[in-house]
Amino acid sequence: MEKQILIVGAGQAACSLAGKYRQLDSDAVITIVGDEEYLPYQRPPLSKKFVTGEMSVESLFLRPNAWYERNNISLISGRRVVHIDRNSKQIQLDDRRILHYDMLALTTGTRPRVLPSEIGGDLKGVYLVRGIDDAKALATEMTVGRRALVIGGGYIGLEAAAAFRSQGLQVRVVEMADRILQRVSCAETSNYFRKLHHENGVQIYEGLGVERLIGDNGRVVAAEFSDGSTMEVDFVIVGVGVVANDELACEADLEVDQGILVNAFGQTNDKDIFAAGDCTRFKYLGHMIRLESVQNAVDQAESVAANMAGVETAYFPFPWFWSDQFDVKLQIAGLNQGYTDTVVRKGAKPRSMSVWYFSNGRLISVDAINDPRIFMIAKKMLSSNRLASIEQLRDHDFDPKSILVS
Ligand SMILES: Cc1cc2nc3c(=O)[nH]c(=O)nc-3n(C[C@H](O)[C@H](O)[C@H](O)COP(=O)(O)OP(=O)(O)OC[C@H]3O[C@@H](n4cnc5c(N)ncnc54)[C@H](O)[C@@H]3O)c2cc1C
Repeated sequence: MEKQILIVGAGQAACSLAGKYRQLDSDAVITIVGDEEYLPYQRPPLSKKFVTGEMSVESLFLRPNAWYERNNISLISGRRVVHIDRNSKQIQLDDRRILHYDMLALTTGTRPRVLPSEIGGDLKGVYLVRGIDDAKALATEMTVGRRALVIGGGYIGLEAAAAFRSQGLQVRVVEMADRILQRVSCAETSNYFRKLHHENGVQIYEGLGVERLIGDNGRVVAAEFSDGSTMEVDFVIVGVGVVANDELACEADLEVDQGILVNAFGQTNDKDIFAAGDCTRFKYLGHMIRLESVQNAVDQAESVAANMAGVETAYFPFPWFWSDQFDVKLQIAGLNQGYTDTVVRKGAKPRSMSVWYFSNGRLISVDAINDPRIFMIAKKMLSSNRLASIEQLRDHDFDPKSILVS
């Protein structure tokens, strides 16, 4: 009998896992079950070029339908997995179908945090940006002059703000923390993006919370803030973080803690159940982390596929990420968690710069703003462990590339 490989969740990680597994085992029966109606797709453009109408739904698909057929990968779309029975090695779908597995992979991703209905989170005109349907609904608001309120000054909120402002809407961003991007970057990077948004006409309010959204006939018309002020709005975009889809794993008695806990091989506490992508939490340089990025979804999924196929492959991430806002590209190499020092360097081109993050004297991460060359150098440094020092980087005549060629 061929081995039955089941993958729950049909996103970025599922697609990579299935493809890699097929390369290693041509006989296994591979099935992906996903609750969305679309072929597995890339999410990053949803808050960028898709919402502005510059990309079609089809161009988001990671692989065309023919790829699944050619690789003999069955895709069950629009169906939710509601139960895992670890004793009988079966999963149950929301249409009561039962599927057997020899090995199971959970790639269930995350979902956005929602605003509670008591403060108006369920009013019409309040949008999230997670899936194609969310972005399609949001795109219906793209009319010049309309007033958008973005709640949350993280990457997704700021990208959506830039996308709507670039199409001529009035955009305000409200961030409860002292500064935008506080959770993910240092003050210099926040300052750069605050200035960029101001120059492009986005108003940013920091250190301000939303008390409630005010509705009229069930549709949002205004927002009230923690300082007692109010603002009239036509629609609201909520970008206040995500939570891992780990309930299915939890109910099956797998270990979860703000994500499905996996070891370096992507294995849960059940040797036949693996997990990959946004839904996982694992140890990285002494910290427990959950990475929400394409890099992690792809690389961890490929390592999990190898482990499921019996080729032992530990996953050690080399994180990288990007964000596009107006005409600026931020590229991040490494993770700045726990940084103690930063060095800011001007780039060679106007409006380019880089921020180098150190933890106790050791380089851990770099924000490269409009500077792809520095991003590539930083990625190579971090992955080859040939690291520039604080002193070297403080010297503006020092070329970081010299570290890699010496
Ligand atoms: C708007 C937006 C912009 C982004 N921009 C960037 C960026 O610029 N750069 C970057 O690196 N990353 C970006 N990301 C993050 C990146 O898209 C994710 O890290 C990546 O999609 C994670 O892949 P995944 O397979 O783990 O999860 P997902 O792609 O989310 O796939 C999980 C799938 O599982 C399904 N599912 C969950 N539970 C079940 C169940 N019980 N049964 C069946 N199906 C289930 C979900 O509905 C979903 O379709 C962005 C994300 C968003 C939303």
